[in-house]
Amino acid sequence: MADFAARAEALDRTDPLAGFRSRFILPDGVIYLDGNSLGLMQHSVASRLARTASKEWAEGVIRSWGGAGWFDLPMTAGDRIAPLIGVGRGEVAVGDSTSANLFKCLAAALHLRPGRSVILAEGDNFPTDTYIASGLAGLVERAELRFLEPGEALSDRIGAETAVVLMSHVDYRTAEIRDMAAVNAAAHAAGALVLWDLSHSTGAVPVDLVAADADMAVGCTYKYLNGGPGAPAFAWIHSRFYPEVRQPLSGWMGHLAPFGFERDYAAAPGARRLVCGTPQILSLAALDEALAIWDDVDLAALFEKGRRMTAFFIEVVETECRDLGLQLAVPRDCDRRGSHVSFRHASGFEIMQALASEGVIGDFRAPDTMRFGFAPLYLTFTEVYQAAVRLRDILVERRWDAPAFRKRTVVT
Ligand SMILES: Cc1ncc(COP(=O)(O)O)c(C=O)c1O
Ligand SMILES: Nc1c(O)cccc1C(=O)C[C@H](N)C(=O)O
Repeated sequence: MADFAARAEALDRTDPLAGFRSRFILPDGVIYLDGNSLGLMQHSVASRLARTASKEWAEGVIRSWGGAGWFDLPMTAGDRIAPLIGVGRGEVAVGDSTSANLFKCLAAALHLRPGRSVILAEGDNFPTDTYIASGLAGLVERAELRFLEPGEALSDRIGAETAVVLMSHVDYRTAEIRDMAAVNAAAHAAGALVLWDLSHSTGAVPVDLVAADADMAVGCTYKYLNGGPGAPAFAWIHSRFYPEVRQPLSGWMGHLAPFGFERDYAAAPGARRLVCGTPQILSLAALDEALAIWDDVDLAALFEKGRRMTAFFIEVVETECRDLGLQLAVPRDCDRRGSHVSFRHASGFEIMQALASEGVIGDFRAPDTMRFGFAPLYLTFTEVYQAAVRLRDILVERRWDAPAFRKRTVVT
């Protein structure tokens, strides 16, 4: 273990991103390996929230829609996300949840492919993706949901009836990175569109939607983008589809002239039409502030640190926890792996609870996946090493085998 400890210290000493850690509020006594579910808060976000509440809202009141830039916030926050996903300014709209944006984009895709009926969705995607696809298919008479099962080739399932393929770029359990360009090419060859869920990619792995010839994408902002609990999600549709893009949640804030109060809907040009109702200003302000950090981040260094952290964790765990019942559940090739690591274990739930009780917070995904997220902006290699040591000790001493750790909680 000493060797690993020394290596961790050396990696921390030469970490080009080390300076970013002090911008975050680090929970006391915690090694936080759940930034892939809910990222940490930055000091600047706390101040921005206070300012938005006590100045813009309390003093500015309705004048702040224009005066404090509230009306434009869905697009200004989108402009901060655009460089992280390889698209241009004015192309990303922020608002609503990822679930709602999945609905908007899937419906837009069906509309863009009028003669086709099938939504082909990954069977083991994050459940909200499949639930939303199923909800939409239940509403639209001509639509049908089919699943692409793990191991099935897209080319075997896609056909002339496929309107849209729905996929996650990074799998929430296995961390596998899909070959976005290859999937897009295969779908386009069959005349279909692809909707990408970038929730586990944005701010964690390289994403270049335009270079990969993508059609549309959505994603969460409360994970690696640190926007805060329930932070509004983003949506993007390639400009080649405008002005045809129609989305069903055609609220007044996506109208060409919201304050014209016309009876008929006329969509705003471009991505603004993806906005539905009144933007969630307090959440958007927090997100907008959280995103400012990306102006200073060398993305190549960030992705490299993510690869090194996940590789280091795998190496330490596999060395120290050998024969303790863990099974690696992510790709070994770091170019095919996102920024989290999963191990399977029959008592994974109890082990994650025991770890949390000792200050190492990761999460558990049923039925047996222990998941550890590595957010390169605020984690150190020493923490990665220490987390692995605690995992080993809990396994060796079977500290997880206690009634307190068997109690299932609602949120894990
Ligand atoms: C791939 C993916 N999509 C969507 C979501 C969540 O969507 P929402 O913010 O609507 O709850 C998550 C996580 O919660 C996710 O991992
Ligand atoms: N969105 C979440 C929530 O509201 C509560 C608890 C967890 C979440 C998550 O983000 C889960 C996450 N998308 C996952 O990959 O499991």
